[in-house]
Amino acid sequence: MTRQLAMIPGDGIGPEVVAAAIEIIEASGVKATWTELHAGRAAHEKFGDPLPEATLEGVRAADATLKGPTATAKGIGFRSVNVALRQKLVLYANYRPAKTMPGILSRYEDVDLIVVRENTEGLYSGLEHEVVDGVVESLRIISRKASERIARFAFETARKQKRKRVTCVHKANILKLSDGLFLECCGRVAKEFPDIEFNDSIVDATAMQMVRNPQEYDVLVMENLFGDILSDLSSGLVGGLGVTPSANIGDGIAVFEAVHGTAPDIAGKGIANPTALVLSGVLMLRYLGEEGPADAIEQAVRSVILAGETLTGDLGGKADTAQFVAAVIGQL
Ligand SMILES: NC(=O)C1=CN([C@@H]2O[C@H](COP(=O)(O)OP(=O)(O)OC[C@H]3O[C@@H](n4cnc5c(N)ncnc54)[C@H](O)[C@@H]3O)[C@@H](O)[C@H]2O)C=CC1
Ligand SMILES: O=C(O)CCC(=O)C(=O)O
Ligand SMILES: [Mg+2]
Repeated sequence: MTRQLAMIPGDGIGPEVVAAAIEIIEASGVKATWTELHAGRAAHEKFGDPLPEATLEGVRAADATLKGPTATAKGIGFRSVNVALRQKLVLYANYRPAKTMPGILSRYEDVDLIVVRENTEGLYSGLEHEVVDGVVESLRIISRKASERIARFAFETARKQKRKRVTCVHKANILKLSDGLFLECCGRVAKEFPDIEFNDSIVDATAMQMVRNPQEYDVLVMENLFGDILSDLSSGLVGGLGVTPSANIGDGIAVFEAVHGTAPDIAGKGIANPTALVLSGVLMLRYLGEEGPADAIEQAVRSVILAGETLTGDLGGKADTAQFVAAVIGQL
């Protein structure tokens, strides 16, 4: 079957890592047509809109979309394209697994956890205003509907992947109403999954405990900002942003991208590590039911990393993106 896939090159290292991932996916034998869609700073400069309507339509029409990172300026400028894309297309679940990969020097062994991040509300609702001069207010929206929906996604993921435990990460001791509701919703959904253990953990202590003893965690579910922070943290546990994939999942619609951003410090140099986006591509192939090519690509990436001869700079090697891609394709 020929898959109708979309791709968004994005900004910074985006076009480099997207091209690398597509080359590897094509080499795996998957039959696909790719439609190029535009988003981010590049789209803003070209079309006057960082997230054109045609891009939203293209993502809706595709079987799945592979997306490069898109830039969002600090303070001034347009709103995050990522946040807008996730909200407009109701990509409510952000799935970010972090698993130790043999061959990558990291401080930890045997980490295998999944951050499930609520992707549509929380502090990313974009509801900010100046109350009076010098005082601004950002609204942190937590709804029963979105909280139960993400909790159910976390438990279903745990069940599908034969995981033992879901941990709700929150700050319900301080944010009594909002995180109180989130925790209550997770607890209610947990009752539908008696085969999966459920517990909860306060976010600051969780951050400390993830650094001290990350092996203790299995599936973690949390609201948007906590998930943004702890997913970068968890990527740091297993080798960094260059190797951690991510998926934005809605009902019948999905966008696959890395946890990392546009990496302006290394953009255009051809040295970015494409592993994170390649592994996001693996998640995309599994989502499409293309288990064979997904397994083959994952195995090829693991072999190249274990061999350690063609690693990119972030992993302590000297290879550039093209050399890494050639090594992976050589293993396929
Ligand atoms: N999903 C997305 O589109 C995301 C976009 N961003 C955007 O990216 C821009 C830059 O954000 P930063 O906070 O600097 O985070 P970043 O993730 O782009 O970079 C942080 C550090 O990690 C390194 N890094 C990231 N990806 C790498 C890769 N594939 N290979 C090697 N090294 C890599 C960078 O060189 C940098 O030193 C911002 O405009 C931000 O809004 C940030 C996160 C996600
Ligand atoms: O939209 C952005 O600029 C940042 C997004 C982000 O940090 C993430 O997806 O984890
Ligand atoms: Mg982030």
